[in-house]
Amino acid sequence: MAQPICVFGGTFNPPHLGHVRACLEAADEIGVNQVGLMPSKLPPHKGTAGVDEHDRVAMVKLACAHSDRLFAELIELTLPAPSYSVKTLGELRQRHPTTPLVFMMGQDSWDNLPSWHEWESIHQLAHLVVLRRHGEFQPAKPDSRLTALAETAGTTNVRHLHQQPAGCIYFANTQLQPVSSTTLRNALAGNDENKHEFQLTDWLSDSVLHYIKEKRLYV
Ligand SMILES: Nc1ncnc2c1ncn2[C@@H]1O[C@H](COP(=O)(O)OP(=O)(O)OP(=O)(O)O)[C@@H](O)[C@H]1O
Ligand SMILES: O=C(O)c1ccc[n+]([C@@H]2O[C@H](COP(=O)([O-])O)[C@@H](O)[C@H]2O)c1
Repeated sequence: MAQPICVFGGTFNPPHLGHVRACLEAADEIGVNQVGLMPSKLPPHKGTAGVDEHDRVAMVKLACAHSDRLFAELIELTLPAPSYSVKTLGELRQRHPTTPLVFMMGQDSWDNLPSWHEWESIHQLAHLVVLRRHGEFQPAKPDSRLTALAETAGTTNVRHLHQQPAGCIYFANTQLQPVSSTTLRNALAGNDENKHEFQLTDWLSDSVLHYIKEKRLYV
């Protein structure tokens, strides 16, 4: 069976250990060796990436040093903004016509999928693997179009992700990682990490935290 090419797209402002742990756990679950953390050039819904592309890329590379199973996939920085996933995955598909492609996303991204550019084409280019995310991100009522897509394309058989090039939706049974970049940016802007409910070091790798402090990114 072919080993899928697996990418996990994000703003990564900053990349945190919630990203790293969730994607590696899901990779284990679906039998994938390598995951590319793929920083977007300009996230379509956010309007701005927050900090400079150079700094986000540097932090993603540092976050990837956490595991030899992670690498920085920088394809979106070479493509026109905004970073529509359908364009990125189309480009990856052109480069790898028959290899299975996996696009990982958190549950909140999945819940918003119908608002994405040409959203119904996305799963035709890559399998979608959805990582669990804690409750505050869940909508009151699931979108019926997503329920329908999950019914037609959903699979619980990980072999399908290796046997077919694209087309499946897989909900991973990953542990919840109760963190977001927003929470971390807010905590960092507060200057005194001991005031916060969690330690920054629980959620940022030492090298990423060191980079943020050295560059005074979120103060
Ligand atoms: N703690 C987490 N658990 C699982 N998935 C996550 C987690 N944090 C982010 N993701 C997913 O990672 C992808 C990239 O997320 P992003 O870089 O925007 O991080 P974020 O923490 O959601 O940032 P922000 O708080 O700035 O919106 C998205 O698909 C998102 O759903
Ligand atoms: O294609 C779209 O319309 C689209 C809309 C929102 C988000 N995305 C992608 O989803 C990933 C996570 O985005 P974000 O904003 O949560 O960091 C990232 O790869 C984005 O480029 C893509």
